[in-house]
Amino acid sequence: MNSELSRQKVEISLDGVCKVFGKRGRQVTVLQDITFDVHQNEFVSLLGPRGSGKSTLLRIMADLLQPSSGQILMEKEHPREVRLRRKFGIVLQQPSLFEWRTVQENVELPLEVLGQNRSDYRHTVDQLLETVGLTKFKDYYPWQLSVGMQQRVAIARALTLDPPILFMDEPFSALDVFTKDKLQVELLAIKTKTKKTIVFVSHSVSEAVFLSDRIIVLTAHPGRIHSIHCVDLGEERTAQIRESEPFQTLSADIQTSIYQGQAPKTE
Ligand SMILES: Nc1ncnc2c1ncn2[C@@H]1O[C@H](COP(=O)(O)OP(=O)(O)OP(=O)(O)O)[C@@H](O)[C@H]1O
Repeated sequence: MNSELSRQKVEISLDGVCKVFGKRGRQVTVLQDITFDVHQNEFVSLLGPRGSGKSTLLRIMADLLQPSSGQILMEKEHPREVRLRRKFGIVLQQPSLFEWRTVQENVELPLEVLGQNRSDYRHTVDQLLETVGLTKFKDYYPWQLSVGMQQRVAIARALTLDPPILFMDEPFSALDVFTKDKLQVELLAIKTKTKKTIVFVSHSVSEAVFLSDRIIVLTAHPGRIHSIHCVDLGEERTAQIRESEPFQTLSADIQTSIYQGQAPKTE
């Protein structure tokens, strides 16, 4: 970990998290003894072979699933309390927008649910739309937007209540390569501007290296931590960094870790 991050406060702490699915006799251990910390303003990606439990782990962190054992604390609080206080936002692979609401109405929904007055939050929503580059499209409906634009709306909506933490599960995997590259650059800019702590599930080594401060590689069946990789590429990252030697070397190391973490084939 770079020295600046190690000085930051621990925002999320996982201690011996295990997850077993199924009933007695047919149990499958999906996650085993997952222990790591995420620091404030850190971008941590979870990578690993298919079925290594990346999404399950993210869902446990976001209180959408419960661990079978072990615990997660977010500044000494259980994820349930943190979720109820709306201290994290979630962005999933599918944007899941409300088709009958405009872009602006989708983004302001969390504030509306809290019963706040539109006049009080207008400025916040305008700024968010500006941050994700959708000001001109605020009166459009989701079906009038490309998937990349819809995902930007989902990101803005996750940021509406200004949560310190953002959980993202393969948010760009359905996008074409150009839109994906563009949104990755935009996400880094958002992270720098808003100082969020981000936990991100990805299938793409290059995406994870481009975005992250640290990458956690999980093994499959069961999902254990194989290795943790620090990404020392600096804060300012442009698309060209992908061509650099440190980027390529780190990507190759991580790819090797993922291969090593694949479950042995059974005959
Ligand atoms: N509700 C469930 N009940 C039983 N098994 C489940 C359940 N949810 C997930 N699993 C199993 O847990 C394992 C891990 O799934 P998960 O989706 O977390 O992995 P992943 O690493 O995100 O996978 P992928 O890379 O394919 O997206 C898989 O074998 C999956 O079948």
